[in-house]
Amino acid sequence: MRKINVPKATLHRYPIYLKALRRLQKNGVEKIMSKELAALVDIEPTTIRRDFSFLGNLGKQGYGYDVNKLIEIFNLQLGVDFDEKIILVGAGNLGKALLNYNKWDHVVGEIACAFDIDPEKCKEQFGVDVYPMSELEEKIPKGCRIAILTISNDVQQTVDRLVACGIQGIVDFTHQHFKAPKGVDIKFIDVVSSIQELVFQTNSMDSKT
Ligand SMILES: NC(=O)c1ccc[n+]([C@@H]2O[C@H](COP(=O)([O-])OP(=O)(O)OC[C@H]3O[C@@H](n4cnc5c(N)ncnc54)[C@H](O)[C@@H]3O)[C@@H](O)[C@H]2O)c1
Repeated sequence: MRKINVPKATLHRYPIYLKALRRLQKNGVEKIMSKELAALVDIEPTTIRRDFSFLGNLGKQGYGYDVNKLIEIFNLQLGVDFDEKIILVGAGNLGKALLNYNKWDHVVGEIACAFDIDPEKCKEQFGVDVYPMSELEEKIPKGCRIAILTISNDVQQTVDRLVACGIQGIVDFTHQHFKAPKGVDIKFIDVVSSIQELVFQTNSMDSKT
């Protein structure tokens, strides 16, 4: 796999392109001009061309991009796996909302199954099997690397178990402090701090006017 050095802003746009490309592929579209893609994703064609230039030689200019080839390149070079098997731990209010939203058009894979300590939650929910926590080691899909954490108790203990099962990335909604070993990436999602940030920004804008 060729190692590429892609600017952060470009990396943030790749999932947007990918989503649009997957839709086009689903609809049988094989070629797309940057102008047409620009209209779909609301990003300037020049930005798209520059972003795609990091992906190597994509063919002659003016002929349009090969949709299948682009998707393949994203998959291979950026390590994006549409078949990523994700697990969710904690099928409560937040967890259920995410299970119901498990329609990511195979852009980043899908929640393959979920786990909970409450036996009442351990049944199929929104088409996803929810297993008891006691079956984590047995039921976790082979090669699963990413877990979404929406639990309310025993976070550290749960993280330790997940890491022991091979989890390398955690999307954490719990906003409880925990430690993870080096090499395990954590993405914290916190609505409260987002609101706080917005309040600070709005206040600082108010004080300037
Ligand atoms: N990040 C945010 O912006 C945000 C917003 C709201 C809630 N939260 C947090 O998200 C978490 C879930 O919130 P909720 O409203 O869905 O709570 P909830 O009580 O409805 O759901 C929690 C679920 O996790 C299960 N659970 C608890 N401990 C577990 C464990 N150790 N292993 C497996 N399952 C376990 C429970 O049985 C329950 O089904 C909480 O920690 C809450 O503080 C975060």
